[in-house]
Amino acid sequence: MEANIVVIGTESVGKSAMTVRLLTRKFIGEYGDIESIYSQSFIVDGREVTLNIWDSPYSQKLSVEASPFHKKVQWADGFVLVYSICDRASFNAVSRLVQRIKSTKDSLNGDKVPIAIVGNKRDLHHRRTVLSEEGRMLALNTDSLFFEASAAENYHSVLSVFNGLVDRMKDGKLTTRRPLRLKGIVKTMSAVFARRRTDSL
Ligand SMILES: Nc1nc2c(ncn2[C@@H]2O[C@H](COP(=O)(O)OP(=O)(O)OP(=O)(O)O)[C@@H](O)[C@H]2O)c(=O)[nH]1
Repeated sequence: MEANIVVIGTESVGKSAMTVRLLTRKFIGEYGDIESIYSQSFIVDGREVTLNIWDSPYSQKLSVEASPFHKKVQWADGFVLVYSICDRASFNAVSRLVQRIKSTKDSLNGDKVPIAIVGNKRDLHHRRTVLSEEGRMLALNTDSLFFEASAAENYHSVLSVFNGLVDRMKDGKLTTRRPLRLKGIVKTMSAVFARRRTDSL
């Protein structure tokens, strides 16, 4: 099975940290302005699953046809919507995003698109401004999965997010292999580390 996943949310919520954590098991602290699609295979329940993960910035222009947002929505088989539990505005943005994705994608496909809503930075609970219940309610009302995670603290909380999403996608029609149409922006994580090394010189 091959699946395209878009990781999206406002600035600094930890999209890159979550993506890098999933792919390398590492937390490297600072990520710069990375926008990339990463491809990696995992074994899930004895089956090979290739995930193409697009770590993408938040765009205000949610309603414009042919915008980057629409391109992502068309490309994606599933979404990871990330906010920070310490950032109320990032949660509000995810509330808007989930509605917009559902109305765009479900009308394109006639299907329900798998979505995971993630409250990241769970380790910063002393600075929490968004209650777990609020995230859970949003997920319940939009038929999405809900997780709280900490990319900084552990790999497992991040793995659970992608595992949950893959489980949902398996119920869908992802049996055919589709080519990655956005040629030239597929990178490997070694590129990220290479860039960091260059930056620090
Ligand atoms: N304490 C804590 N810090 C985190 C966590 N995840 C990310 N960070 C930090 O938050 C900052 C932003 O992380 P990024 O992964 O760059 O966030 P992003 O959403 O990709 O940000 P943009 O690329 O600006 O859109 C960095 O300083 C990370 O080290 C987490 O789970 N806990």
